[in-house]
Amino acid sequence: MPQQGEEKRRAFVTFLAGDGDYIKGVIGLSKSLRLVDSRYKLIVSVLPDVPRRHTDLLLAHGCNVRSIQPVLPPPGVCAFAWPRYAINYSKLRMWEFEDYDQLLYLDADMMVFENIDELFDLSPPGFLTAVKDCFCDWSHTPQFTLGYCQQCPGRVPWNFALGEPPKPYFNAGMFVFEPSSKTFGRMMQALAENHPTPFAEQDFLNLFFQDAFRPVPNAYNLEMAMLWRHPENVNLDKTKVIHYCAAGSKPWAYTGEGANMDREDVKELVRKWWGVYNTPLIIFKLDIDVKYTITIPCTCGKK
Ligand SMILES: O=c1ccn([C@@H]2O[C@H](COP(=O)(O)OP(=O)(O)O[C@H]3O[C@H](CO)[C@H](O)[C@H](O)[C@H]3O)[C@@H](O)[C@H]2O)c(=O)[nH]1
Ligand SMILES: O[C@H]1[C@H](O)[C@@H](O)[C@H](O)[C@@H](O)[C@H]1O
Repeated sequence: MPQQGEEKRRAFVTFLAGDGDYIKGVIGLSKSLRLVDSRYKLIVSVLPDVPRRHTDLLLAHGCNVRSIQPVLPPPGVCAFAWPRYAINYSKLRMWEFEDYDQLLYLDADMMVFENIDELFDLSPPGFLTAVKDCFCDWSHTPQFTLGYCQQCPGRVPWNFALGEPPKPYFNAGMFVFEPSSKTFGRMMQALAENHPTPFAEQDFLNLFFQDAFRPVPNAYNLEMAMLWRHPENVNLDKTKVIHYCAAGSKPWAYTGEGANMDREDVKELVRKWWGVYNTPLIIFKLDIDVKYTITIPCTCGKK
């Protein structure tokens, strides 16, 4: 904990697994944070299956790379919405980064279009700060059958015959939290008593922090599907972070195929992502003080 008057040690953090294209997501994200003049650096937590050529690339882009060991899913029958979610429990390792007081996690399929440094201050101690999810695609839940979504609780009222309404639930693509080995230890204990569920570590985190979730506006994590699920809750001009999570919308794999992918607003957001990704940035900042000059012999034959 920082002493009174001391600055909090803060950073952005993301997560990278495997040798696939998510590396492009991380590079895009890191450039976007620099282009909006973020004050804090980006840590990339990498699993052992990330190849060396990818970690070298991240270092060259000025990222701070940290190796982490996987956290395995809890025992039980796999019930994940997508098999790839099994590795996402490893995100919990970031609670062990105790050399920071506060971290702001962002998925690699997110891009920051406006400075969000203020989120650190908007997150009170002891809370996890995030954006409310949208339930409209969750075909496995009673709220889906009912048509109930926390993004528009007035549209279809909750049916109490189904029990208590669902607790506020956040999307785990973006959240601010306080690392703590003690909390990590408690998480591992709770995880051992948990079982695999459709949204993997996201469901787990929602359970673990159910009494400590602090919601912030959708502008800090606009899930792509909000464009057609809840257009009344979207103001793209004021949106700071886009989450390319709808099926078919990952910019590096975008083909325009699939439901809603031919929308003009989707195409524009994908274009914006590529614009940032392709921005040439000076990637090395030498922090040594150069006090001497070197004479390089001329080899071109001219005097
Ligand atoms: O092969 C992979 C798969 C995932 N990731 C990392 O894990 C993150 C989450 O994976 P997805 O982007 O595939 O997840 P979605 O956006 O579809 O899913 C949402 O649900 C997930 C449930 O596990 C997580 O909570 C995730 O943070 C949340 O945004 C990625 O952004 C990336 O940072 C990789 O590095 N490599
Ligand atoms: O919670 C889920 C999950 O994060 C999915 O990956 C995303 O595509 C859905 O829109 C969201 O509701």
